[in-house]
Amino acid sequence: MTEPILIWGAGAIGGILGAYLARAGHTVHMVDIVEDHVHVMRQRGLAIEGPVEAFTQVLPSSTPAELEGRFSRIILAVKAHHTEGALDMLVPHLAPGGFVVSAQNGLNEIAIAERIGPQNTVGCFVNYGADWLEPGRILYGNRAAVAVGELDGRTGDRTREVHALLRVVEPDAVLTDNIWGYLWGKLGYGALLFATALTPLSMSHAMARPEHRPVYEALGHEVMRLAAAQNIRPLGFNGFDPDAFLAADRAGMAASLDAMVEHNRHTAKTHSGIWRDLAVRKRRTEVDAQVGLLVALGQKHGDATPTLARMVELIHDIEAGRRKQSPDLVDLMVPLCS
Ligand SMILES: NC(=O)C1=CN([C@@H]2O[C@H](COP(=O)(O)OP(=O)(O)OC[C@H]3O[C@@H](n4cnc5c(N)ncnc54)[C@H](OP(=O)(O)O)[C@@H]3O)[C@@H](O)[C@H]2O)C=CC1
Ligand SMILES: CC(C)(CO)C(=O)C(=O)O
Repeated sequence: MTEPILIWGAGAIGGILGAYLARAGHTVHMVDIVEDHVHVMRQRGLAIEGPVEAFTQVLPSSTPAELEGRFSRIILAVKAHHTEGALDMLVPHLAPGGFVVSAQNGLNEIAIAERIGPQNTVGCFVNYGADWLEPGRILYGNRAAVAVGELDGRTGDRTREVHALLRVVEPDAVLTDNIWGYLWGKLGYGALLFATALTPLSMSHAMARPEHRPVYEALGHEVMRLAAAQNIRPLGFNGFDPDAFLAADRAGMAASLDAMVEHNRHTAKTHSGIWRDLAVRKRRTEVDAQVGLLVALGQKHGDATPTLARMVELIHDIEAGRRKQSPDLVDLMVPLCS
């Protein structure tokens, strides 16, 4: 049993973390802005569904306005574009000397460290698949890679403690000295997921389309080139091979795409969170916080990222209702990728 753990953002990722940790006997408190979800979690319990495991866990839960007290261990699991807003609410609840772990996609650790200091920020990478279905119900679609590490790469007591907590959820979670490598690897993989979300197809069907392979290759290559410009050594996981994309090695990229197709064939979460935001939740995606950030970084380095930039425009078009999800949108990117 560790000190109480506050989970800020109790959706797909945070909900699974909270339910598993509480079931294992840890003291967990959930915070979410969705009032109905908070009520169900604390009364009837949070139902984890799907092929990995099914159970229901009652969880102490609050909206941000209801929350009292300070916590030494906080896991942040809101969408990347909600990070700043969540930090406004969260910071008053961080105990002196406490830390925040970012269980998110993107480079949120930078914004968190700017607000609370790098010494109070722990890096984390998550790739398991989950969907928030409705208040009190989360689909756990598949197990996948998870890693934790200090921003400066030095392993200490607290990263060992967070690693032990993550292993309650994902027994193969890794304690790494290169958390930025995982986060950049996920930015590369994430760019491919954004392209799949331009279409109504599942992740595996979209990535398998031979005519769209040049687009996935170009996206992965542009992100890995930026990682190199940032002196990052990206790491692979669940089929994503950063070296193949950096080298634009055709055979390597084909093998990596095949491996990602295979990985995503074995999940009950058939579509990405990005697709879900567009097709089901009808709301903004994390495109600016993830891909837009990369395009801006490319401009800073004088390294053009035409495929990423076009994809941001197309995702914006879908968000604004100017276009509908269709494989035709990936066709529009093919001429950029010869
Ligand atoms: N789902 C997945 O399979 C994976 C997701 N990720 C990443 O994990 C992160 C979390 O994603 P995910 O769990 O899917 O997202 P969800 O939308 O399922 O969960 C986020 C929850 O946080 C709530 N929220 C938003 N703002 C605040 C706030 N200020 N304070 C408290 N709660 C807030 C949201 O409410 P509302 O819905 O009203 O905004 C929502 O209930 C993202 O960066 C995502 O890319 C990474 C790997 C896999
Ligand atoms: C699909 C997944 C789970 C990565 O495997 C993801 O990160 C997302 O939904 O955005």
